[in-house]
Amino acid sequence: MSRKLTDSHTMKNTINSPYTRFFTETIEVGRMSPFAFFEAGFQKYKEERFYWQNADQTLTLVGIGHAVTLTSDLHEERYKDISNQWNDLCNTLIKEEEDAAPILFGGFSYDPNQVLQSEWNQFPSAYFAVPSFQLKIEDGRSYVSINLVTDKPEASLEFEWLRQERDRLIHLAQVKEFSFQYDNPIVSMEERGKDRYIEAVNNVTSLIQSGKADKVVIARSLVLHFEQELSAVAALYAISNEQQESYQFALQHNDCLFFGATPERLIEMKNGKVLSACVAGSIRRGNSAEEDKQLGEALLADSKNREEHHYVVEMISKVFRTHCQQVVVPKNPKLMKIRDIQHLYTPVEGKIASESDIFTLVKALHPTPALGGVPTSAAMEIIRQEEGMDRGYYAAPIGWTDSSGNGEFAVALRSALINGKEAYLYAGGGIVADSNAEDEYDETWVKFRPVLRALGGQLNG
Ligand SMILES: C=C(O[C@H]1C=CC=C(C(=O)O)[C@@H]1O)C(=O)O
Ligand SMILES: [Mg+2]
Repeated sequence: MSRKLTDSHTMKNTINSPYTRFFTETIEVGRMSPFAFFEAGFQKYKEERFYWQNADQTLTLVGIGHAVTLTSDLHEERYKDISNQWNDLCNTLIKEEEDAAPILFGGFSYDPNQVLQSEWNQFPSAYFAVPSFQLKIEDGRSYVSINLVTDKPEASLEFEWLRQERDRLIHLAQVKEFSFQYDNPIVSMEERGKDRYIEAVNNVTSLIQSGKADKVVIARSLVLHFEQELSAVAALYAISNEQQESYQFALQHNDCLFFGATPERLIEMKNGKVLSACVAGSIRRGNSAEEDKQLGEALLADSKNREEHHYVVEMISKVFRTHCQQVVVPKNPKLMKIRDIQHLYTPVEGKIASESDIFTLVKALHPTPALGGVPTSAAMEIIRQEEGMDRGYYAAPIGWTDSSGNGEFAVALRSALINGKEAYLYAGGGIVADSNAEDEYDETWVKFRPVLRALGGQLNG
């Protein structure tokens, strides 16, 4: 290891300084709760943590501390900007075969062209971090890596300190009893702009009927005020028990935590194989198995929901046909049943054809008509005008990539931003020509449920 730390001659150094080097070292550890590891970072790295678990629960990632952050304030070019910064950094990577690939985790804002004062003001249009301490649990085995980005010619001492710090965090996570009290009553709940939301849905329906767009997704938010400061790990732990079959994510930025459990994969890239999912069109779960089945069948047969879904399939298929080979798109949607809601679901797969990296595909796919609309640019303009809200990172890509080019991004739905004693929850729905504002309003309540319940809120209906 000491040899690695002083050998920089063969490196191509393009980040910040000509001497930048990116070191990584991995050890396998015994079983460890990812929440306990996340919480082990509370005292020293409270504002520098992330959490990710994929929907089939084969991969869990936790990041503590920042080896480096990559941000962008660009609009259209923010994907390329992050991709370039990451590639430059990876060109300085010094890694042994057995070390895990370092992870870059973060997200993009939904629409950098929407400029409003909001709870999202501190967030740049792209925010990513390489953690100093990276826990990766894959297929039941746990690995902890240290990542260090440095421009000092001699990094051995710093690395030795990181090893001691890693051991301290692992010890805390494995030995200290992991428990927390989640008794934090809600003082009040505000529905921000309920009337405005109903009006926006009515306006958008008229715009669609007059041919200005085919579909537009309109969202709204709820603000919860709590008696005490919210606990990040408690929120994370609660949401992970709410909606197990979804992606679970949490991204800390300064004193804010953005977290949620989303059913919607935007893109997965694994050794050249690319997967996406069209998830749009919704109905609630039934109170009995029989009713649930009837509701599912009604959803599959409903023309308004099939239309919402169809636009998403059309767009994602088109992007795949541009960037991939061997594209497979089933003819008809299936049902995706999650705790509170059933969705229409069509998986899409292919093999990456060009030199495209995951960021190229994220850019090409965001926003799909499950969060934006058709045509995209008209829908985005209507959203800016009608919604009157800053979506921040809600409904936008969140996820990771690694130094070998694999990665996965989900669409950050069923999510909330927490900051101090406040939580901001977001939910929306696809509006088409024959949408009904009251039904859409009810649909947003169903979509608020997982996060609302995780935070200890009352259910509505
Ligand atoms: C915009 C949201 O959901 C989208 C994803 C699935 C189903 C949707 C729908 O049926 O309207 C939405 O397009 C949200 O959860 O806030
Ligand atoms: Mg809908």
